[in-house]
Amino acid sequence: MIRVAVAGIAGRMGSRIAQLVSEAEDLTLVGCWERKDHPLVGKPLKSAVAWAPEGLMVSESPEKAVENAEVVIDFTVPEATVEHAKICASMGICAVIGTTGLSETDRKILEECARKIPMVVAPNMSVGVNVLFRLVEFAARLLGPDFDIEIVEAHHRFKKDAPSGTAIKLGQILADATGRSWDNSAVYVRKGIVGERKPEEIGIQVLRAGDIVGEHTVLFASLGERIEITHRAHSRDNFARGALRAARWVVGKAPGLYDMQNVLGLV
Ligand SMILES: NC(=O)C1=CN([C@@H]2O[C@H](COP(=O)(O)OP(=O)(O)OC[C@H]3O[C@@H](n4cnc5c(N)ncnc54)[C@H](OP(=O)(O)O)[C@@H]3O)[C@@H](O)[C@H]2O)C=CC1
Ligand SMILES: O=C(O)C1=N[C@H](C(=O)O)C[C@H](O)C1
Repeated sequence: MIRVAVAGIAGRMGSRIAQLVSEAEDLTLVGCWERKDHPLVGKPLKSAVAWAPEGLMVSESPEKAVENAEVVIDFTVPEATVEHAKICASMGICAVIGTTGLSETDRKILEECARKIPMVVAPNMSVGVNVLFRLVEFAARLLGPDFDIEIVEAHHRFKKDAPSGTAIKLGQILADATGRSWDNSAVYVRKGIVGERKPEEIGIQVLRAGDIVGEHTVLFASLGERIEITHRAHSRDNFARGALRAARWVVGKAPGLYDMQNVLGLV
């Protein structure tokens, strides 16, 4: 049995991941925690959800919640994730991180932590999106510079970061595949007399509405034709199952920073 602790247990992802962990035959949920002033802190997880293991309390202390774990799964917020990663590194516990909206500084801290422990960091843990990453790279190379590239993403009204981590990763992949710099080619806003589209632009557009789980489209358009490649998540279970797959994969690996492409054997 692989011993798992889950951060942000009350969150949309944290709660689903924890339930799937507690239902899996080869995984066991040994710890969970929430932010310090959360109403669930100090209560048995069973007081909130029927599937919870008997006796498991919701902690406010990540250090206590992870002390018996081999791997931590963290889908929370960037400022919490970097602190959790430091704790995992100091205690020698593997980490699976799905949090998006990470800054360059946050990434550097994660890289530093990953010198001590194996860590999977990925903005999207679904199999479909990870295949989408490869498909758009291939399409961009085949289509060449005559095709304009635009990315459109749509998510639920509660999402805090924009554009999504997945959309940014798509942009970085597309920029690399076409020999551009993502920082110089990304166009986040068009408003007013912005002039004609420049060939090097990669537009990235954001929709937020209702309960959309997560949708990403890459559009390649030239004069007279276009290709659109879309991924739509029907539920959060794709991401949660990916996180469990990453947790099983990362235990026993050498220290280092890995992503879902490594977990899924796509690289
Ligand atoms: N990689 C992937 O495949 C996916 C990534 N994500 C990403 O995962 C993250 C979480 O998404 P989602 O579950 O929808 O968001 P939620 O807001 O539903 O969940 C985040 C949880 O973390 C809690 N939290 C905040 N601070 C701390 C802390 N210091 N310690 C412990 N828990 C804390 C929040 O509590 P409170 O609300 O009280 O602040 C909340 O319960 C986002 O960055 C999202 O983009 C989402 C889906 C898939
Ligand atoms: O916040 C979400 O919900 C999601 N976030 C991830 C992202 O920012 O890419 C992945 C997924 O699309 C759902």
